[in-house]
Amino acid sequence: MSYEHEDYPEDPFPKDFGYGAYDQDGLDLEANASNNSETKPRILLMGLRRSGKSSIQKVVFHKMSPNETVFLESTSKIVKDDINNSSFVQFQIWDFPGQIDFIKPPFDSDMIFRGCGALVFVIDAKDDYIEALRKFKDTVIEAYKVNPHIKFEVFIHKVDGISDDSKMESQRDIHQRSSDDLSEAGLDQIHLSFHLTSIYDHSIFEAFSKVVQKLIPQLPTLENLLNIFIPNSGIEKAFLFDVVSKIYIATDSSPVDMQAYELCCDMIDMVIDLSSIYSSEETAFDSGSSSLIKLNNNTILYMREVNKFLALVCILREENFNRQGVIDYNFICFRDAISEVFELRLKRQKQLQNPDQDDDELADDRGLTMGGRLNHDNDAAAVSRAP
Ligand SMILES: Nc1nc2c(ncn2[C@@H]2O[C@H](COP(=O)(O)OP(=O)(O)OP(=O)(O)O)[C@@H](O)[C@H]2O)c(=O)[nH]1
Repeated sequence: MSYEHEDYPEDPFPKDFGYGAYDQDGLDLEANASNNSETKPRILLMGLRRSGKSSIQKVVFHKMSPNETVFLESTSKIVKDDINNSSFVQFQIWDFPGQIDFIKPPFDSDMIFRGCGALVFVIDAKDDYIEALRKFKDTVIEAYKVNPHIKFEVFIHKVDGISDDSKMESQRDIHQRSSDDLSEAGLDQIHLSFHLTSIYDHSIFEAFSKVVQKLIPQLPTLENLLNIFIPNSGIEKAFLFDVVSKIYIATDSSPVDMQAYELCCDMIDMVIDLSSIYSSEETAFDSGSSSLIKLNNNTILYMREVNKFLALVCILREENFNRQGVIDYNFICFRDAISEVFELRLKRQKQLQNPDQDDDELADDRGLTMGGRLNHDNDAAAVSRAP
């Protein structure tokens, strides 16, 4: 991860504003707008002052403890953060200062919203949100004008310490008011997603997972792979985690239970912490990483490393773990399929950078399944074939 600060207000968008690899290659930003949107979608964090934008970014992507965020100073310039955890989790987060109106000149809203994948608007649920909703409406209208493909995500934030009833009531009210505002502006077609979040629990990771998932073009493929892997391995639920941030980039199609997600997050933390104590390597998480936790309710959490950045965490009944060989064999098929998706993505990125290249090799990754290779858990022979 790299961290970049932009000078503001003298020159909010200097010519060379950090685009990592693109800058190093000396490529022109404008000419690569489409490449950039494929390789590095942009997530904007907007909202009023002190709504919690920087805290969210620091807690989710920089492992800052929530208590430390009380010492964060107000953001005075756009802060850009390159998230390059894995080939699937690559984007830039732009944290905007709350006090500035970025949709009006001299700011170039075209530049801000073009190439933007998602706009996360943070609303402080503990504060009066009328002013926030006004700003939200203006921002959405402007952003939609420039780029109708932006995903609009509203974080109703700081809901810790608020009763469930009040949370639901705030969400209902904010949803209603913002939809009415957009209807008045003749923009009923805009879809808004709402999330109740707090940095003091896992809700912020869950919400960010959903935001990031929408920016992964391979999501249907990953979900499809999980949907095949799970029933064939006697597993009840599985999350594909980005280990560094603990956001899950895909899960199977069964509903997500928040407690199950929290348990999986805690497991990843524990594995990383223990590995850092006993590992002499720089990276505590490597190809040998795996972990198994037996809970006292006849349930097992089983974690396997997929690659340097991704881990699969599975929840299953204890008796189904008797056939660990099948699970492990199927996991290897799953892991191979994921690396094929990675390779296709890399090829696609290369092709975007070199459009003249022959594209015959580019198969449609959406058709990728591992059904043919998978062993079924009732197939006794599978155990003996398992590595
Ligand atoms: N209770 C609670 N406080 C939070 C939460 N998230 C952030 N805060 C607090 O809110 C305050 C403002 O947070 P910042 O992250 O600086 O807010 P910001 O939106 O980046 O502010 P500007 O930079 O001024 O635009 C800090 O004291 C945080 O500790 C949360 O989920 N719950």
